[in-house]
Amino acid sequence: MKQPGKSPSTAGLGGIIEAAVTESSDVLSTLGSTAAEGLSTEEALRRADQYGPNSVSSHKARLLLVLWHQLRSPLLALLLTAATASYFVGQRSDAVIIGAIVALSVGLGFVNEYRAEKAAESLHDQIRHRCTVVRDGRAASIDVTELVPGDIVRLQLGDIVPADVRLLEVSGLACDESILTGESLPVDKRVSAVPVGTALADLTGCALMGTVVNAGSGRAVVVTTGGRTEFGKIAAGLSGHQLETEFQRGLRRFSMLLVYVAGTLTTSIFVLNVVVHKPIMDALLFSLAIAVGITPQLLPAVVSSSLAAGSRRMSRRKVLVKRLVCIEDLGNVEVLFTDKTGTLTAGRVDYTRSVPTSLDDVGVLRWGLLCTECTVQDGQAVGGNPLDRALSVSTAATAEHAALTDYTQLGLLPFDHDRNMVSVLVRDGAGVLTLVTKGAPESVLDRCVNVSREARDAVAAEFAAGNRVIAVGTRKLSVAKDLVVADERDLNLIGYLIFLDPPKPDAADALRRLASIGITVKVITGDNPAVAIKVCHDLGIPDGAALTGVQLAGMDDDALAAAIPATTVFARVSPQDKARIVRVQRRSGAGVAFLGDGVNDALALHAADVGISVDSATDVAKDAADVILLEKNLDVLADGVAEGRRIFANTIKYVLMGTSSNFGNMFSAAGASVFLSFLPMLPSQILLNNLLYDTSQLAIPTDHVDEEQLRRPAHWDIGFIRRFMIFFGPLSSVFDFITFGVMLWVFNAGPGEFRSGWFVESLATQTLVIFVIRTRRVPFFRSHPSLPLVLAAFGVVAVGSILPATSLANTLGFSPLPLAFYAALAAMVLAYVALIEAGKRIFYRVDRTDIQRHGKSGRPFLRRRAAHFSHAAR
Ligand SMILES: Nc1ncnc2c1ncn2[C@@H]1O[C@H](COP(=O)(O)OP(=O)(O)OP(=O)(O)O)[C@@H](O)[C@H]1O
Ligand SMILES: [Mg+2]
Repeated sequence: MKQPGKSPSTAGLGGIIEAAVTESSDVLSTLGSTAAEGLSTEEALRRADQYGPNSVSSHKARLLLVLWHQLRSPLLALLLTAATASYFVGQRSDAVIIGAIVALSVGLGFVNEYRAEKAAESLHDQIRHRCTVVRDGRAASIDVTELVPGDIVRLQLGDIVPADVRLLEVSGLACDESILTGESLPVDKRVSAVPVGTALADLTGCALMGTVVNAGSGRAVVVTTGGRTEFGKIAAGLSGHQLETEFQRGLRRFSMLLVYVAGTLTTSIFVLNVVVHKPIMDALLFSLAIAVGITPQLLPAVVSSSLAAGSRRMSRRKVLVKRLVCIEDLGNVEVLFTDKTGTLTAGRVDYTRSVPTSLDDVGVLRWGLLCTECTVQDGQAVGGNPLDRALSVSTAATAEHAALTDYTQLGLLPFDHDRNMVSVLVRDGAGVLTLVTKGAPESVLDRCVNVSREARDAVAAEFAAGNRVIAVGTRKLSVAKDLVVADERDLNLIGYLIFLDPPKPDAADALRRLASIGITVKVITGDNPAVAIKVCHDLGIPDGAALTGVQLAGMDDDALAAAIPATTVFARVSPQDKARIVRVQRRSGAGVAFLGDGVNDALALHAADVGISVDSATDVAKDAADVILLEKNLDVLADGVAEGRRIFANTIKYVLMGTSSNFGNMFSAAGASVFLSFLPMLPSQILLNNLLYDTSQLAIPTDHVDEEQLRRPAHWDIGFIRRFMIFFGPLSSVFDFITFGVMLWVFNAGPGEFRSGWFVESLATQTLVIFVIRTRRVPFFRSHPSLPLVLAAFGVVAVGSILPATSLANTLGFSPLPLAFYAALAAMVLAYVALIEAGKRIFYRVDRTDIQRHGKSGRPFLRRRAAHFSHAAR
């Protein structure tokens, strides 16, 4: 039902700046909302229509942009211009054929890349960003893009603020606003209005979209959404481009290498041909066609369709990559740091029992329940962290519900990962004030008075058994006050709450699989070392040393680097420690992945080469991650890594093909044009040859990859590619000149026949050599190519071979070939493949370089945060 008179508008509020100087109650009434009830669902839907989705970008695949990517090549432009010119000079049919072939190759690239964009779009749709909103008086979790002005939202540790909001209620709330203001220190938040003229960085009464809740919690009303927010205004200026990954940089450098080669070659051919008095137009078209033949036109399409196919396979296994290229980075991983809860353990933390350590008639459990940050609604826990939720919904807790209503919470000091504790101030029915502190035993016991020997032994025994233990302490206060950290002292230890989080049954297998593909797993946890060691032991992770946060503090980076290889457990570490360990490990050059889901994991996720998180993780963790697991499971991760390596291996096959036989063929065609009185192939034939060759190459992403290539990561090495090119290019050229001789002197070929023979022969050799180059093993016998690749390669050769005998021959400038030629062709292809196979053995015996990686490129923070507020299509 509509609410007349409560018409929503930010018209009365000129955006967040004005809301900040207005008292929160006035902001609420202007927005037609109330703190307790929020908006009605109908009203929210109406406003959603009026204001549009709360998003700053769209991740819809853009047809025209993809098309433009295909067309923007300067080489194509040159070729098309030359073809158009030749059309008017009189070589009409040639020009039309060139145009048609270029259109076909552009179409091929376009279809493949557009499909990849679509895959990326659907990946994006599967990653949900949610927030807690109050509508119709009830808390609900909705997609951030559905937020509208007037919505009441809850903010808690680790949230990314979902819109520009005016704060209504805070407890210890502080936000990291560096993304907007560059200020690295968290800003403390209050509810009071700020004076007129306050700068954006000092709007303490507001929280801004895209900033991160660094401490505490709060409640706020949404003032502006989407592109009207401060964040939205900045994000609007971002182009669609992402920063390059190492993989993309490698691809670009490789393309540049070929562009130089093509440039030099083309210019010299053109000049030479003109010098030997060939018609200028012929020479120009011929050299441009050669240039097109050399440049790996389809490389982007091959790469993106491999990545897209890989991402689809992975998403079926519930692994989502934020950007397609991250798959390749995943393949580089050699060391995996992982948290414990949910990865190595079942993750369904259950409260089992309490262990009292003092005589107290209220009991450990009731004090513990009073000291949580979540609320229970319809048997579901909302807010708080997993431990709090597990405690609140446990069966034992239901018996306490009635008793809890006697207490009033007067203050809360929220949990953070530096203290590892949470405290509340409560008043009971009789008016007695009690401070309750609950947290990691190490931290709480430090703040307790008179802790008995038995109490210390009890906690040690629980840890050794692998249980999660939380200590509860209390202190009576005489007057109510605002809680500060210094109040957490002189506590009486009441007892322990024991949680069970058993090792995951299938984790052991997954760990073995990771080990078999060369990945070392290490555990980084905020939990106690004894618990972590017990879990590792149960799962069969090889025993290694354990380091705690306290020990880390006493080590410099070099000492830490030296200690990491022998250490398997890092326990009781702070968020900063986690990031430091990852950073120090990365110095060794091995690819480092970090898997975690908490607020305390975000720094480390950013620091890693590949950050991995889970769908249920906190916003900041999900935001910092490159890869999202829909199920927290190490096994799928092993698949992901293997997939990354597979894609890399297949891309390299394409690259090596392009630099060896394809390159060699073009090179010899160019050389021959100088010695022959006619062009060895017409420009349109060269383009057709290239189009057919490229078509067969599109099947490479489906190819099988040899075991040994999956066992360890490989990296780009332009030096290696260059050496490969210098070795195999001339090898195939030598062979080509033999073919020329056979054509001219054995078959006495004229221009038409020569071109046809050379067309068929070069197509067959450059296409079929894939079976040698695709593996370091003996082709076919020791390494089977995929069926699509076999069909594509032989299919293309078949098409090419019969072309001169078809009715198209005349149009394309071919002459029919004698049968004897085909016998010679078979012999030549076999000899060529054998030659390359022999060359391959020599090459790999000499060239054993291990490819080295380069540093990781800078992180596009702002962009990835913008992806948080992105919608599919309107
Ligand atoms: N709600 C809570 N109340 C009190 N103490 C808590 C609470 N949550 C966590 N702690 C304490 O803080 C410690 C570290 O927190 P947390 O479990 O989030 O670390 P972590 O690094 O994420 O661990 P893991 O590797 O298991 O994910 C816990 O072991 C526990 O002792
Ligand atoms: Mg955690």
